[in-house]
Amino acid sequence: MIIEQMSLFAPAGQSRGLPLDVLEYTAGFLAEEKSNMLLNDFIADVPWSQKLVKMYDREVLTPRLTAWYGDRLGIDYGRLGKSMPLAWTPELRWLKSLVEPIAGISFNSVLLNYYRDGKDSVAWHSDKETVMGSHPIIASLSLGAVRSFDIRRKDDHNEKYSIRLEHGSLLIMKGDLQSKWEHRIAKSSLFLGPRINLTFRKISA
Ligand SMILES: O=C(O)CCC(=O)C(=O)O
Ligand SMILES: [Fe+2]
Repeated sequence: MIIEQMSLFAPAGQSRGLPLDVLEYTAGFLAEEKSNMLLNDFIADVPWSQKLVKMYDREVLTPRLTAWYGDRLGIDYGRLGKSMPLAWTPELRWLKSLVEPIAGISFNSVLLNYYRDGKDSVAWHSDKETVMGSHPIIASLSLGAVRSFDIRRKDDHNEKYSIRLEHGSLLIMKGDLQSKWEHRIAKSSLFLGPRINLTFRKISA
């Protein structure tokens, strides 16, 4: 088993050849204790909801819980087809202030995803919301169970890489990641605990 893993992943849990022009990974960005506290707080305190999405002619529940926070002024969320974000909490403001210097931009919203266990997931997609432009910088913090973040080229699905997003890690998505690649968190057949992911984004009307 260990040998099998070593042939697939470089020592840091990344597949070889991971394109570093679109992904920047920092393990241990948040201290272990702080990460534990945040995970527990978010699970308990965030008003999570499970969204219905249209799949062809059916409506299905997304296989994860979400919550959206952000600035409330200056953006016509209705026009963007979005609901009003929740107001920033002190914890989320603090995390935003930690990731902004690394990302080199300021963010005005954060999407939280709660993967309750290994069966929760997010399907292949890219986050090319026109409001963020085609080359957005997104800062992604991970708390809890380690999950595989897979990316594949839109024009060649065989070109595929994985990176394990660890408790307290920061992943910066940038460059062509949203325009030329798709990403997902696949379901896992392993028994996994909860994971929370925060993606800090800059959107404008
Ligand atoms: O959970 C993750 O690491 C990724 C989440 C994601 O891709 C998204 O919310 O757009
Ligand atoms: Fe995404």
